[in-house]
Amino acid sequence: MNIILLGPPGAGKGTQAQMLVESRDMIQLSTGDMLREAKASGSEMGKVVADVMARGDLVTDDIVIGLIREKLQGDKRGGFIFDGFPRTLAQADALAALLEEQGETLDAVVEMQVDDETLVKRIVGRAAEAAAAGQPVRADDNEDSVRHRLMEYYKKTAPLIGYYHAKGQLASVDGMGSMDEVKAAIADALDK
Ligand SMILES: Nc1ncnc2c1ncn2[C@@H]1O[C@H](COP(=O)(O)OP(=O)(O)O)[C@@H](O)[C@H]1O
Repeated sequence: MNIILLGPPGAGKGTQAQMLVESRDMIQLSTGDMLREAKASGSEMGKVVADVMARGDLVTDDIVIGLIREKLQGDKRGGFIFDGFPRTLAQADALAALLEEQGETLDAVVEMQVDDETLVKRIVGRAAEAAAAGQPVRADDNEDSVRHRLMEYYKKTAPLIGYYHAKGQLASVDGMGSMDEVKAAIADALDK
């Protein structure tokens, strides 16, 4: 089974993806994690994306599509969880083409719904906790960048909700509950 976790920054996509990795042996493909790895490695691409990410802007479609393309080859285990990808309609079309090339299908798109102010509080709060514990803080987890990421989400990514709804692939879940409640809601949606 191959699925997309769709939702605004701070919705809990990464947390739920990890739970699906454990419960269903799926493979998490987070473009955000891949880009942060590229940045940490000091590669040319990492240098190009660093400022873009810190501002909360989207990286170009070509870069993220290239990252995903590389990961779709090889062992597919329990299937892929696309986390933070696609984020634009062009990325959605590219994903459809890449899956088709691999003889794979997209089985569900799970949209996680969370209030805006809760998102901002979660991310800014998480950054403050990390800082207090002496842990590294993401360069884009300050309030300005978070609000900008949210705006980018509404402008460029939220249109995918209508797109997948029209294709009959969308399942929306309430992302405001506890981790386990959200996990159960996603399991319900996937088992339908
Ligand atoms: N699919 C994508 N397309 C364009 N940019 C992306 C994509 N995925 C990640 N990014 C970049 O990485 C940043 C962090 O993404 P991510 O880790 O998914 O965090 P969040 O969902 O909390 O905003 C984004 O703000 C953007 O700059």
